[in-house]
Amino acid sequence: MKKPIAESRTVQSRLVLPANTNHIGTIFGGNVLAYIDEIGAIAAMKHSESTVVTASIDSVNFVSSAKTGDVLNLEAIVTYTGTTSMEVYVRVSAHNLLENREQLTTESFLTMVAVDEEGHPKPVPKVYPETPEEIRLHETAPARKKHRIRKAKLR
Ligand SMILES: CC(=O)SCCNC(=O)CCNC(=O)[C@H](O)C(C)(C)COP(=O)(O)OP(=O)(O)OC[C@H]1O[C@@H](n2cnc3c(N)ncnc32)[C@H](O)[C@@H]1OP(=O)(O)O
Repeated sequence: MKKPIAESRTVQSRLVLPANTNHIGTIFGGNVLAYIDEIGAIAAMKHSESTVVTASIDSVNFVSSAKTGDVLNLEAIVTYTGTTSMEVYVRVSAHNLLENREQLTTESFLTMVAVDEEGHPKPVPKVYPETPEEIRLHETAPARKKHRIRKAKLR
């Protein structure tokens, strides 16, 4: 079975509240990581119609901060599938609604693995790209997967 990348597309918005921020009013990185993990899991569950676990999160660079009152917009898609694993691309931006300014906060690639009731990996449907951006992400995924596996083996 094959499914288009678009079917896994998941979008979430979250208001940055004082409880999510540090003493200078910017969001804690750990909170953003938790949001990335959650939306990544939802996109992977949509694609696989299965329970999933996070196998890895690639390095996350925060290129700009999100402040109290900003809206964090998150978007996730499954970009590539192996046998049991799915690569998920997540993009996060901070939107200042009062000034109508939106800035990229971070991008990340996660690997989610579909698992059965015993937690054993199980096969997922293949994913295919349709738009130029999806094709770029899909075609570059095998190189990222290779790099990830090599890094995991170094431990
Ligand atoms: C501790 C926590 O709570 S962390 C947060 C939640 N995450 C978890 O609990 C996951 C804990 N880890 C696990 O359950 C297992 O290690 C699993 C399910 C991820 C992998 O199980 P394994 O028995 O190693 O399975 P296996 O070696 O067959 O790998 C399964 C797939 O995962 C991929 N994979 C395994 N480890 C990694 C990794 N570190 N990074 C990227 N992909 C990985 C493999 O390449 C394979 O993909 P493919 O089937 O598409 O080729």
